[in-house]
Amino acid sequence: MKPTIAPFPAARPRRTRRTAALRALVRESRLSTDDLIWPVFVRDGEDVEQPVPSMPGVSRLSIDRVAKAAREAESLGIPAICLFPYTDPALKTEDCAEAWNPDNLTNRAIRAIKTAAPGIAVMTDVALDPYNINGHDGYVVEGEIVNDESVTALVRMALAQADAGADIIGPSDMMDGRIGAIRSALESAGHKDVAILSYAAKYASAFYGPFRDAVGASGALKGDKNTYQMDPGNSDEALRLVERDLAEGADMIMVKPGMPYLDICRRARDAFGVPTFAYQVSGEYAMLKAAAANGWLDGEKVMLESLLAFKRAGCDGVLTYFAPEAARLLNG
Ligand SMILES: NCc1[nH]cc(CCC(=O)O)c1CC(=O)O
Repeated sequence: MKPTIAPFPAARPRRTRRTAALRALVRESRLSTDDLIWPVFVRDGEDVEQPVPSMPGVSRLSIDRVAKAAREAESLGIPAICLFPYTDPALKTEDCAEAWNPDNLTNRAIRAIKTAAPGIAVMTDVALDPYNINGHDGYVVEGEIVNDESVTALVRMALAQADAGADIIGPSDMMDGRIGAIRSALESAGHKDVAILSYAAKYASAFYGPFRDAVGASGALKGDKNTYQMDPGNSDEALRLVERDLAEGADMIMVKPGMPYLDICRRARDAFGVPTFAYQVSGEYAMLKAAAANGWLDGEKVMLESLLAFKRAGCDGVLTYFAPEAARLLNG
């Protein structure tokens, strides 16, 4: 679309900015509670709420507290909650078998949420890092993160989550071929209606630091994730990966991190027009919270502005640790 504008003074763009009412009339993008997916950290225990130091306002919650949080999210109008487990280090192994244990933290939390808040969609993460003794998203064999063996494990993990009642499976591992493998396994297992939100364009980013603390993977991680997550310098590659994941059966796609990658959100939305999400990751949350805590930024305003930016960039929604806080403001 070619912008049309009359010459000054016929055109005075300030006319439509003059009052709040006029600005509301011409606003192109809007943030609503419908746009929010809330990532939460699950830990064992009962009635436990353990703060994550690098993410002020975020805690690891025991399953009973997660269920309560889901009920609260549902009443705030948040459509989906996404689960990340903080796994007991004693359960981390080389073969990551805890990842497909039907009674692992994530799977128990799914069932608890389905009972407590049946209206909210439950999304899960598919990657081996919370269960892996070396902190990687795939198996490590002689120093290499091996692809195909990892996909086999990821499929088992996804099936266990679907069995537990997950509505949306979110593969965040960046192995090749995992979307197709998960999709056909779900289909064969009778889970034809379980959706896949693929972390299609996930970058090897330093903005994940606080998250790795939250799930207890920082200490375990040896090396970096550069051989499977994307190079931050690439943009065309993101489009190829989105196209591939859609062709393999993803229903929705994600760009991650969020704020530094809004150009990728826009390109993906324009190229494919499919449900597109961004993940405003832990480091982005930590930055805004830290600046607000110091009085350097207005916390509420930057939160809402940053979330609106995802909508403007073409996203249908955003995974954000701000979800309940933002929803409370949006509900006024
Ligand atoms: N595969 C695990 C995973 N799933 C979501 C995040 C990051 C989320 C965040 O930083 O908020 C990560 C971390 C990583 O890839 O190391």
